[in-house]
Amino acid sequence: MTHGETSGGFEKSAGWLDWYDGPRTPTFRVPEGAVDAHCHVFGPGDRFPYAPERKYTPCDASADQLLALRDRLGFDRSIIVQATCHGADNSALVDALQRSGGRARGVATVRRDVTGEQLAELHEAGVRGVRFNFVKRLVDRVPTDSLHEIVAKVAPLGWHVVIYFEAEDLPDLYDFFSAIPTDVVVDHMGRPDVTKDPNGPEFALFLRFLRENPNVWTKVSCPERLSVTGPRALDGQQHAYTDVVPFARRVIEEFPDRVLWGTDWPHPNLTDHMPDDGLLVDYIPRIAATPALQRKLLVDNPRRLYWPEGA
Ligand SMILES: O=C(O)/C=C(\CC(=O)C(=O)O)C(=O)O
Repeated sequence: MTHGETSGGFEKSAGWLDWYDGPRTPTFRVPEGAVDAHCHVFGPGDRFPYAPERKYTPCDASADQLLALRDRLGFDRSIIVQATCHGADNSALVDALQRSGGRARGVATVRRDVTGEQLAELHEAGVRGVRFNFVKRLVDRVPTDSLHEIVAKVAPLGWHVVIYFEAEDLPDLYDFFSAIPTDVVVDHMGRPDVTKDPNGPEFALFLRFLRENPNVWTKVSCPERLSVTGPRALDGQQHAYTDVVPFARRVIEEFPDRVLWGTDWPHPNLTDHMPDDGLLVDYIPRIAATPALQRKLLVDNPRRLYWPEGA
C-alpha cells in the first residue's frame, strides 16, 4: 500500500495532512524493550471501512506501516488505541494486534450493549482497556450512565479506562473521572493550554487530579498537538516543541511511575504541520532527563500496565 492513499472509495477530509513518510532514525536511542504507548491504525478503508458516524476521514495507516515505523524508531512494542474514525468497530485494531505477534496491546471503543463474549474475544486479541472520548469535535457526547455500565463490564477483566478530554472540561468531569474504580489513563496530559503558566491554576487542577487519585496515569505525549510556538519537529530540529517541555517535565518528575509516552502516529487531525517521528523521539530526553526516568516512562510503566504478567 502506498503512502497518502485512502482506499475503499473514501475521501480524506479537506485539508488532511498525511503522515510523514521516511522519518529519520532518531538520535536518541530508546531503551531496550521500549513501548510506543499511543498510536493508531486507520483502515485501510477497503478492508476496514471507516465508521458512518465518524467526524473525519483519514489517510489510511495500516498495521504493517505502523509495525515498520515501530522498528525504525527502535521500539519493541506498541499500544494501539482505537480512534473515533472507526467508531466501535474494533476490527482494524484486532487485526493489527494479531499481526504484531504479541508485541502490541490495544485500547478499544465499546458500546454499553457489548457482550461478555465480545469482550472475551477482544481480551484474547490483546485489548486491555477502553477509551472514553470527551473531545467535542471528535464525538457526540455519550451519557455517563452508559459509561458506568461499560466500566462495570470491563473492570472484572482487569482492564483500565483511557480518557481523552480538553483542559477546559476537566472541572466538569473531575468528579466523574475520580469515581472510576479501575486504573485510568489520561491522553496527552489532558490537553493543557501551553500558553498558560505551567505553575498556574489550570495545570494545577490537572496535577491535583493525579495527586488525589493514585489510580490515574497520564500520557505525556503529543507535543506536536499542544505546541503553539514550536519549533516544529522537522528539518533536523533538535529542540522541537519547547513550549510543551515544562508541562511534561513537571508531570514526569512528580509522577515518574504513572507516565507513558507514545508517538500518536499517524497524527490525526493536525492542521498546520506533520512531524517527522524520528525527531519526535528526540524530544523524549528533554522531558525525561535521566536514564532512570526514561526507563520508567518507556519500559517499566507501560509493561506494568499492559503486560503485568511479565515477558
Ligand atoms: O490521536 C489522538 O490521540 C488524537 C486525536 C484523534 C483521536 O483521538 C480519535 O480520533 O480518536 C485528535 O485529537 O484528533
